[in-house]
Amino acid sequence: MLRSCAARLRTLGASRGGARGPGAARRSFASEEVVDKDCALPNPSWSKDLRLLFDQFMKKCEEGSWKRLPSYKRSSTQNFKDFRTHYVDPKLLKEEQMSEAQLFTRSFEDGLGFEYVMFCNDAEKRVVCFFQGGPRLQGVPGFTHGGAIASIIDATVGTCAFRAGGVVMTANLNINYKRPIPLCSVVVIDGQLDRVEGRKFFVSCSVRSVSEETLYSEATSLFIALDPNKKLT
Ligand SMILES: CCCCCCCCCCCC(=O)SCCNC(=O)CCNC(=O)[C@H](O)C(C)(C)COP(=O)(O)OP(=O)(O)OC[C@H]1O[C@@H](n2cnc3c(N)ncnc32)[C@H](O)[C@@H]1OP(=O)(O)O
Repeated sequence: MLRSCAARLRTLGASRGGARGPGAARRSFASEEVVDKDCALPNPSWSKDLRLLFDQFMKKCEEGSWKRLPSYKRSSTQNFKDFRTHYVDPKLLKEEQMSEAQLFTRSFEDGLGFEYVMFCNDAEKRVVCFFQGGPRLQGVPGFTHGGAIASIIDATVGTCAFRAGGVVMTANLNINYKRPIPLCSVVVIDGQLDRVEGRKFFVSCSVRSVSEETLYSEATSLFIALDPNKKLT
């Protein structure tokens, strides 16, 4: 699996031409023009497994029960802008650094870090994430770093909470790591909103192999919907 992953990255190097895939959004960012492409679409680094899962769920989207969630290096949604103006103390912001700010799980070059796509089913209060961890996410040799697994779990269960509760932040994330995830393999993270108590959103998830035979990790989490009358810092 590692060899094919490295091979894909070699071809990727040859093909990297900044192709503007579908869903590309043009924006000027700190004087240079940055093309924010939708990263939740296939690129040459995606393995056969990841493409198969993507195709399977795109068919479910056509049936209407599931929806693919686009994903960008930088979020320009109104939610995000409101968050910044409302919750981020301008004194803490160093504008020149902020222009470099990117979503952590989207800050690696194609194929090297987090390759993933999320689909949501709001009726079932579920978010499913298909994740392929690249060679820059190595922990112990040949396996994916526990912190990288925690990050993609946080993003998946956080998106589940976000879909139900709007602007949320992680208050608690508990992960049981049952089996190590081979580097560059594809896993399925299945997030489920379990219950809501006021501003508290309880979300759990499993991380399984594509065949569903191996349970890699299980997690529970608590997200809090932010109180607009409370400062964060
Ligand atoms: C389009 C793009 C999509 C994008 C989708 C984006 C998905 C986001 C995914 C990434 C999210 C992150 O990584 S966020 C980054 C990591 N997280 C953080 O940095 C958060 C740091 N913590 C905080 O800022 C704060 O603790 C908050 C905001 C979480 C909560 O503060 P608060 O709003 O003042 O709430 P507070 O009154 O303290 O607590 C409210 C209730 O929750 C309970 N509570 C609070 N913390 C805990 C806790 N750890 N464990 C148990 N219970 C807790 C309290 O007891 C209380 O219960 P009761 O008395 O009401 O019963």
